[in-house]
Amino acid sequence: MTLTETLAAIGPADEEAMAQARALHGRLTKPAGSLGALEELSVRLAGLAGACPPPLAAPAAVAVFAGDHGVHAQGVTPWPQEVTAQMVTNFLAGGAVVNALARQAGATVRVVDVGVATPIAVPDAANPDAADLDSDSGPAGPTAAGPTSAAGPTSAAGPTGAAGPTGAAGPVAPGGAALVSAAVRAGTRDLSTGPALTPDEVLAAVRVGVGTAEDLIDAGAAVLLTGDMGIANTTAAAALVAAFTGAGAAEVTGRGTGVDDPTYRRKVAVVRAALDRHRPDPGDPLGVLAAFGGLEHAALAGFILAAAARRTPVILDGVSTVAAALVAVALAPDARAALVAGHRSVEPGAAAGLRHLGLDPLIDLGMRLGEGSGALLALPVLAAAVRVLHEVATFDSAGVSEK
Ligand SMILES: Cc1cc2ncn([C@H]3O[C@H](COP(=O)(O)O)[C@@H](O)[C@H]3O)c2cc1C
Ligand SMILES: O=C(O)c1cccnc1
Repeated sequence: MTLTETLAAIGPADEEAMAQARALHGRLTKPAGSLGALEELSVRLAGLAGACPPPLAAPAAVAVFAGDHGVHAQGVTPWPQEVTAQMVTNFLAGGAVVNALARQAGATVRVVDVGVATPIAVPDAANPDAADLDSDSGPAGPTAAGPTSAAGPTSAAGPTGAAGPTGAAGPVAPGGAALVSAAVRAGTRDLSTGPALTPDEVLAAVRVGVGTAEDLIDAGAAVLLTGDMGIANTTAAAALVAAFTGAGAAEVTGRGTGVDDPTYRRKVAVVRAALDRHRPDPGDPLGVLAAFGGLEHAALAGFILAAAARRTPVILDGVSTVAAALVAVALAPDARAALVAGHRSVEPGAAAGLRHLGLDPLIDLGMRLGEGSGALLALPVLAAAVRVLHEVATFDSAGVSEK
């Protein structure tokens, strides 16, 4: 769908299904309210699906959108820009945190290059002996063979053709991820010296995200998870969060990968100067994206919107995915019904963004990575919330006396 069609397809939560889920919780063999936040989550998911119980949360698919940032030139992170491409290679080989956590959670991983600035080395395809590995050695597992694997024909056909250069899904190493090459440009421009993206580039990247979500859902995914990779992207994310929440630069700028004090001060100054320069209008979400980028934030916004349009839950991860959710909800307020806050990142912009969205994170482990790591840890919690509505007996059916 185009962005306009996607926005038009996003509707409000189904109040009737939510009422049914609340009533069902009252009849299950447990004291009312005893499952705490799990109960409210299952009610929201019923409202999103328009059904009680809502569908079980499997298969699950995480999409990691990768892009680089012109603001890297301002010294806002100690890591070289090449690390973005090198980490994409690591994702493809199955060696990153997102791969380990996806194997643990039984989710597939798709990596979408929406604007990596340096060449990506694609590791060799699956070793034929790998299928024989036992589970301790890193099975081929769901990432290589699951129903939503990007190795399938759906992604080879490409969800992202409209965005221009589209690559077929790359070879999938055992336990690794599939690559879709859909770079809109080789990184953004420096947001501190001018707009990071043109309006056309923003739209192209949003379309990549829309197509990715549609493709994964068409291939069977019942829940989508958001991930990001882009050195310097916490600077862009902080500016996006400030633009939508109205918070000041110092409130939303964090230490990202763990920058030292001088770098942190420089980073806050860059975000403050960029806000002064661009004077972002939160009523023009695509304009805010053009001002600050990045390409992965734009694609993530499209991904979230398409999930909402297909009434599929989408689990947010860290500050970049929360920033993208702010864009999505500014474009379509009803998209909020599809959002589940996976975790509370240490990045202050993530917490500020979640507060603005009125979402409580499921997990709080002091994590600050991105890649989809926090979303993946929250996946079993979401899946459990749904399973309870499917499988727990009622007082009537189990013959348990009520008070
Ligand atoms: C090895 C490595 C792996 C990562 N995985 C996610 N990020 C995270 O850190 C980056 C943002 O932090 P900053 O704005 O401080 O550069 C993003 O790429 C994000 O996904 C990583 C960063 C590094 C260095
Ligand atoms: O939580 C995050 O999203 C995060 C934190 C630090 C670096 N990159 C991402």
